[in-house]
Amino acid sequence: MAKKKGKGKRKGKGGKVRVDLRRNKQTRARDQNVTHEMLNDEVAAEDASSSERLSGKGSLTRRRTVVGIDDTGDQLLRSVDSEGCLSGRVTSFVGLNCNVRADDGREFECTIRGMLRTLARDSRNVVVTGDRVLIRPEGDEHQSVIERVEPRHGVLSRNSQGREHIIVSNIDQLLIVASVADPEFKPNLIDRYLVMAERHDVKAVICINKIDLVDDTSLQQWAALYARLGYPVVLTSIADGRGVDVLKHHLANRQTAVSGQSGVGKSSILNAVDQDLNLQTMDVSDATSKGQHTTRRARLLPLNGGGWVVDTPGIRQFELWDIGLEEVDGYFIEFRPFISYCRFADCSHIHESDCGVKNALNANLIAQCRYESYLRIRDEDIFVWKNPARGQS
Ligand SMILES: Nc1nc2c(ncn2[C@@H]2O[C@H](COP(=O)(O)OP(=O)(O)OP(=O)(O)O)[C@@H](O)[C@H]2O)c(=O)[nH]1
Ligand SMILES: [Zn+2]
Repeated sequence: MAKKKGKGKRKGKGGKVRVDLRRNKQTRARDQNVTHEMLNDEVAAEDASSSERLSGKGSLTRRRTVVGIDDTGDQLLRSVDSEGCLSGRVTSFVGLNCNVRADDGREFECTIRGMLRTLARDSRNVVVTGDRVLIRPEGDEHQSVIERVEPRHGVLSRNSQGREHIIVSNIDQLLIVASVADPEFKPNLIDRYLVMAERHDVKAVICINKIDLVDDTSLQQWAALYARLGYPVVLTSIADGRGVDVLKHHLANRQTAVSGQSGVGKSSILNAVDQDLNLQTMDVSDATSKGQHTTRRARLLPLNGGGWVVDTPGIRQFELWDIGLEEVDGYFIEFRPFISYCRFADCSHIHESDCGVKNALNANLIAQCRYESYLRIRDEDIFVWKNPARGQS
């Protein structure tokens, strides 16, 4: 099989590789004021650093052999003398630096070894929140340098101007929080988050909160519907403590991204799972003003029972919605076996004849409310403003 030739680097089979390097000084050529401004605008920081990487072939001035190549993906794994290094996890970003919590619990503020930026295919994703990293403490006991980023899994990313922007890595699952009332229960919203989880290939756990506000029977049918699809469902009440232990069990030793609309009780739930988190909660009536103080960047919070949670507005507000209209059906997992029975390969499962999905719906093999969610999601404005090219087609 012919080997693919990358522009700046070539991958070998676990052996040595020659990479093109840019002159060090070129990475510093950026105006200091720009850097200062960027600290106040994280998104701009990402865009500016990425345009730096697009400086063209003329900037490739040196070549170097790097050993220890990750054979499986895009990431080049630097070979590092691990003596004196600690492994840990990136918990958040502070401007261009990041906070790392070492496995022994110590916290470090880290810079990123220039070589890592040089090796990266896309400099905006050199190091991201959630990454497992190898750090080398330097000078001050809380300062350190990231030497290596371990291979990632469970990446949640969004598309920014046609390029992938990773929001958080190494996510094991998405916790979808809904409330039975106040705000009202919205199965369609759960379905949208499920589509997002399927799109990013992460497991989903559904938490239906505030069960103290309604009688049990109306809830059971919803819990049963999602459980039948294979999604774990946990019913909780922070008011009387029901379900909290079950939820703890689901979160223990996993890295979980939390989603759900404002006011459903995400912060209250996390506080109940781990009181040390001490997250601010707010009356639903105040919720609208709360969003103004949030940051776009993800922040990883350690749980005292082991594991991590990440609560970011980007995940809640569907910034990860990089989905084409024609893909939506495949993210409704119970549709999948029936899609191949559709007469037309591009069947929308709406008006076509001989549609496997509609036949399954008529035979009660697909729930009516899920099919309605599918129709609503296809109808969403989100396809127009997140995906203009696809929205028009
Ligand atoms: N009755 C009842 N109220 C709850 C429960 N869980 C949370 N609440 C209340 O719901 C309100 C919103 O809770 P939060 O935890 O701030 O909700 P959130 O989802 O984190 O909201 P945002 O931070 O705006 O996204 C608070 O007044 C909580 O006290 C519950 O199980 N039962
Ligand atoms: Zn069809």
